[in-house]
Amino acid sequence: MSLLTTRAPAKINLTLHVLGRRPGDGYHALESLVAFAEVADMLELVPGPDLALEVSGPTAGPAGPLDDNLVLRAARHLAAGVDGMRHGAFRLHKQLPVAAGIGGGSSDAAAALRLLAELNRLPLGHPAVIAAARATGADVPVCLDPRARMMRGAGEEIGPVLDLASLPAVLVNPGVPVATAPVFKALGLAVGQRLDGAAHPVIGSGLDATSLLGAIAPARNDLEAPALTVAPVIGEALALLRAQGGCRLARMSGSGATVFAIFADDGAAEAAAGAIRALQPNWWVESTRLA
Ligand SMILES: C[C@@](CO)(OP(=O)(O)O)[C@H](O)COP(=O)(O)OP(=O)(O)OC[C@H]1O[C@@H](n2ccc(N)nc2=O)[C@H](O)[C@@H]1O
Ligand SMILES: Nc1ncnc2c1ncn2[C@@H]1O[C@H](COP(=O)(O)OP(=O)(O)O)[C@@H](O)[C@H]1O
Repeated sequence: MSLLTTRAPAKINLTLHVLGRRPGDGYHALESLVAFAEVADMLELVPGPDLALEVSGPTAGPAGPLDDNLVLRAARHLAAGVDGMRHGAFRLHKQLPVAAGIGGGSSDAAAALRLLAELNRLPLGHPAVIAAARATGADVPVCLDPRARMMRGAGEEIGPVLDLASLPAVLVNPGVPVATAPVFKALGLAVGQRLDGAAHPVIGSGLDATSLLGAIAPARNDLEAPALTVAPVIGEALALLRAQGGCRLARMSGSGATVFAIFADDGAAEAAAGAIRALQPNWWVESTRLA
């Protein structure tokens, strides 16, 4: 088989409720509506005898050492579960911001598993693929087939695809890397502790943009407050988005620092992105759609 290629889109948590901290592994139990943006990293695989990785692109440096890259980690986890697994040389074009709450590394890992599954003629639902995704990171399972769904547990429970209207949006990362673990830690929950915030709204398939916005508006990202203590600049990014004409909702994604806003239409989103870029030329600002 010759060159295989796939996109690794940014993951956006349209909502993220923390239900508590699990006994046992101490991971936080979540309920999150996850969607994906058009903006993406790109991953290629040239099948061959050696497992290898080359990373290029504007955020190749911040993604860290090659050997620790989540693409290689995912490949190694899958190899542990598939006898004689075929692999090869990966080429990653990295352009998503790193440690940004948009699961760039998780999406890259999931993309690697998609390409390896294709090469080895494994369905994405194969137990070895699922196990490799879970072993690589909490956000990897939801990125395996990147379409809008509910994610529960610590990320291992994935709901059915939700056929939702695609939402015109702007993504803003204020340039500060934010690691995930310290944000969860700043919530300050004891192992076994449960939270009793308002229940997550039920998200049905087939919602149009107005109904979807109405459904998610009362929901929350419970990591926003702790992330603001770690990186106060997130508040500035949210305020700037909320000040733009046509902004319907602005919220943080994941553990930050990327924030997103939903706009009335693509024109309003593009105008807002232009205005924010002019004010903050060093921030990462993308007008996109979420689905
Ligand atoms: C918060 C979320 C929301 O989608 O996204 P990001 O902000 O990373 O994009 C995810 O739950 C992140 O998933 P991921 O980034 O894959 O997490 P992992 O590498 O598995 O875990 C990093 C650390 O975060 C904490 N962690 C992660 C997930 C979870 N449900 N509970 C946790 O407590 C643990 O301390 C863990 O050691
Ligand atoms: N392919 C990759 N892309 C980005 N980060 C990677 C990758 N492989 C490993 N990492 C490491 O994983 C950490 C989390 O990265 P990332 O997935 O971008 O975070 P987030 O989920 O918060 O957006 C980074 O600190 C980085 O060192």
